[in-house]
Amino acid sequence: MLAFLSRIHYILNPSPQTRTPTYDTLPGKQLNFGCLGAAKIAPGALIKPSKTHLEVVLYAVAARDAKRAEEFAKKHGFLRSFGGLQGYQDMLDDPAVDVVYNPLPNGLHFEWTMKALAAGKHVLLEKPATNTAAEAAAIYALAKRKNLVVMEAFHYRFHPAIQRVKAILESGELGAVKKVKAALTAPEGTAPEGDIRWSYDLGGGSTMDPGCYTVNVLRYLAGCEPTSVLTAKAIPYSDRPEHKHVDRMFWATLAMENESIGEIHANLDEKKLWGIIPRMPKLSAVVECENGTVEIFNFLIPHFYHSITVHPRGKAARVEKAYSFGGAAKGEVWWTTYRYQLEAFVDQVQGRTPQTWINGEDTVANMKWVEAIYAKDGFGSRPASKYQPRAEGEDTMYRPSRTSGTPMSSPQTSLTLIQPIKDPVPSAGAGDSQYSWYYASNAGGMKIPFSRHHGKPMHQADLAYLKYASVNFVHAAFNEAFGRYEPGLNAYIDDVEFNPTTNDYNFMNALVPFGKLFKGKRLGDCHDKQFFEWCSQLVFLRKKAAFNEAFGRYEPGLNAYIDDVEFNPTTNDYNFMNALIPFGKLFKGKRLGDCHDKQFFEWCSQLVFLRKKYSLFGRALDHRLGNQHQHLVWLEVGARIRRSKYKAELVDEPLSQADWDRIKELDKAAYNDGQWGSSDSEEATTTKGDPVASDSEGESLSSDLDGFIVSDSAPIVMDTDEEVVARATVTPQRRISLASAKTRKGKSIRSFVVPQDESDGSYKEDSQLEDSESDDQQVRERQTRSSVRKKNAHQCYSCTDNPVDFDDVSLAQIQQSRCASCEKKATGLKPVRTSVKKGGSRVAPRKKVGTLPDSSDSDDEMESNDTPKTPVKVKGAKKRVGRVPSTKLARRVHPYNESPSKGRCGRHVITIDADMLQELKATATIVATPCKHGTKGKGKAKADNAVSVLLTFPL
Ligand SMILES: NC(=O)C1=CN([C@@H]2O[C@H](COP(=O)(O)OP(=O)(O)OC[C@H]3O[C@@H](n4cnc5c(N)ncnc54)[C@H](OP(=O)(O)O)[C@@H]3O)[C@@H](O)[C@H]2O)C=CC1
Ligand SMILES: O=C1OC[C@@H](O)[C@H](O)[C@H]1O
Repeated sequence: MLAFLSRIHYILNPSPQTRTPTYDTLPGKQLNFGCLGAAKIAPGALIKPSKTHLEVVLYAVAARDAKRAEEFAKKHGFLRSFGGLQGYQDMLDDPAVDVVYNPLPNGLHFEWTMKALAAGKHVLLEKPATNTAAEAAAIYALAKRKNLVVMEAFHYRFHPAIQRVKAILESGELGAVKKVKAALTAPEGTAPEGDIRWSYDLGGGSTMDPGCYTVNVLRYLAGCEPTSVLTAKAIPYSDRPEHKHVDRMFWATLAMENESIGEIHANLDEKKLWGIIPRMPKLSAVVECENGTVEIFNFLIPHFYHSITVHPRGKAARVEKAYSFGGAAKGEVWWTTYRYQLEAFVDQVQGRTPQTWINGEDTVANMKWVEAIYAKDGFGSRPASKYQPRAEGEDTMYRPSRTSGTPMSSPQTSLTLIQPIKDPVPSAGAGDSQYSWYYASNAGGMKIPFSRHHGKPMHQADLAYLKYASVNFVHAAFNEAFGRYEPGLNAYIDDVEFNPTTNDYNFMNALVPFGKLFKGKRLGDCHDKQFFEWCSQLVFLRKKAAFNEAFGRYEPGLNAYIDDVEFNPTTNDYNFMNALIPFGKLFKGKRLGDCHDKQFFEWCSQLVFLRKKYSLFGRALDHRLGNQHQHLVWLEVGARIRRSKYKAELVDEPLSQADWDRIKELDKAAYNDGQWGSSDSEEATTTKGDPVASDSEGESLSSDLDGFIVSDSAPIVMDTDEEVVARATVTPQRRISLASAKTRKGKSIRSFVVPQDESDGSYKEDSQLEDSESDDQQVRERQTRSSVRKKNAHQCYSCTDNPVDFDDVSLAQIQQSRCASCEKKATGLKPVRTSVKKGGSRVAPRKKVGTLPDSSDSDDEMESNDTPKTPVKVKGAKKRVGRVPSTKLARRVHPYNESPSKGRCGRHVITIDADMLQELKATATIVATPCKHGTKGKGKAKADNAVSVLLTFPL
């Protein structure tokens, strides 16, 4: 019962938090979906499933009525709406749309799918694909020519339940198939009078609607095609002439290639028994085989509930359920058929292999047998579409004005377009510090090292010349710089000019026509979303049609941008941009959103061992890289090409030293030649004279607690000078909200310290890394450790004056070691030796005071120091454990649990949702640093009073 309720809850409330992390596949680019029609099925089939799909953007909806389109967009979170007579076509003409979902009435499927394909869009097409098999074949022929993906949305085929039935049949357990019976019925009134399903012209009828599923499931479970329709009978919806060919229900028997028989039935309007008692809908498929039967109840929407009854002849029947594929396969028990379908569809578009696919042959065959049934029962095929596809080749040339028709649109000429800017030189927007790198000389700032433009920064030369030079002059540094510069420039140019490929104008150049703040400025230079929202709602301002249109174009990009930097209350999603970069010297500890070095991210996103080690960060990275609107904030080009700066990241990098020496030489040569333009970027300053960026380790950054996504292995340390009550709530997707952390006095804890070094020896034993860490890496790691040791050899991390002795201890221990005097001040204890032998390494003693649930990990060398001092209550825990068995986890936590802070000591009370943890098989380790009683007062040492919570999850 609980499982049922939980499933229903997730089905009804999908949210980004319930997204399944895909650790092992790099998400591709995000796909903008455009929905044709504000259809009833759209929320279930596309909108809700999209909430948990990282790569799907609800970009636009088009409806015949503009207001309805707008309302639908607003309600469901589409970024744009198109309305009016031209609305559908306008949406197809929008170059931003990648995929079209077509849930129009059946009779319009052909026309709009053909038009969508002609416009270069992939199509997820509702069932039944078309009115006739010939139309379906034409669709697939065009899709093939245009290399586009089309799929008929027989969603049930993607669910594990029907696939389990298929697997049972294929296993041979029940022998050869003899008969397949399938029925689908809907209670009276489900499709009321006037519904599209009762219109002959729109492709209505029970054989077309529920019936097409019965044909499909028959063919699927029989494992072969029919050979003929043996019998077919249909009853019209009413006696009225317009319903003469519209069937309310039908029965048919078909002979199958494997000599089995198919019996199918559908009723789209099943009357009540005696006019008063509603009948249970029929939703089953039964397969009778030589040696038994298998029946699936509710093959259509099994995600709510289903049962698979297998009855081998002469044996007891067994009942199975299949809500997910299990193992490493993608999916969750609460994924709907539509969610599974969306996953497969997107996989196919992105070039990955989908779990299941429905190809064109399958679709055409299904339509063929629907038509054959109609032929046999005398109702006849649905009318073929009147739409005449354009001649071959015409589709690629056809570029209708994107502004024609709808009331929201305006003629092109009325737009206030400023002259295209050829180069990204400083402009009005340069004052915005957030964007200074966008405009500053570091964009295209490299000085051209040859010929007529010698000494000029790239951005002063025209693009054509640069292109010419890059082909004709062999100059490695220039070519590399240009390679970096050009994509950004192209994106920029696309934004400011007419783009002949997409036939699209750049609305970012529309000038804001009113107001004090931004009047006369380019839309693209104003980054104040609130302002735009405000003015977009004022009717009299909206009459300024040109601006209005421009704003409509601008907003989605802006939304994407805003969504990226803030918590988004609509999607209830936190911002991946806040993920802190967990490694390296360049950006470690910085917010992802604060780093504009795309090449760095591309570089590290491709390193498998980094992805394994920092899987959640990997996701954040993909999100950042995959966001197609990102060019608004991404345009960092030019002088940042010094790849050798990544050398610092290469502790684990498998490139050979020779490769890096070569890169460094190239880089140095370019630098010495004075090819680098002056740059006001921080990197440029710090790297002057030394192409390798300086070490920025050791700084600790604090950030708002809210929205931080705990990485699989990153501990969080909260500093407080009071007692702490922290409530760690864990969602199934491994998100933890520590926002409720409060001090005993009720003060919220507003900051936390993220430990600075995870890439050191303290993670050495992480089993996830073992397979990816080669001997080479270990050698490199040893070298790094030794160099860090040298660097830190004279520093106590607390007073930073006195020397600390240490021997071969982990990097983290070295960095956290205190000198004897600080150690004593802080803990009242003499420094304790680790088990490491020579030299008397000194590390602070750890106090581990609680774990949930019990860890069974084996001991390690830290065991000897584990004496709990601070009492900890674990509320809500199944058991209270006073002492943590020595574990890897504890060992990991240790180096970070000693953030010195002022204040009195106190009990640390940590409340953890124990049931949730147990369900997730997560382990929480609570570590408190010792508090020394009586240390308050003048001249006395301050007590350390910190607590850390570490949650780890099995991968
Ligand atoms: N996969 C599944 O489980 C299901 C699939 N379907 C399929 O989805 C499609 C749509 O079904 P459903 O959502 O119930 O349909 P709706 O009754 O909601 O109609 C769909 C859309 O068709 C548009 N439309 C365009 N022209 C016409 C017209 N002449 N008359 C009426 N509507 C028109 C309307 O768009 P606008 O907003 O522009 O006015 C409407 O929003 C069908 O092909 C159906 O078979 C349906 C239900 C379940
Ligand atoms: O696709 C569908 O599935 C369920 C049916 O009730 C509905 O009419 C149909 O369009």
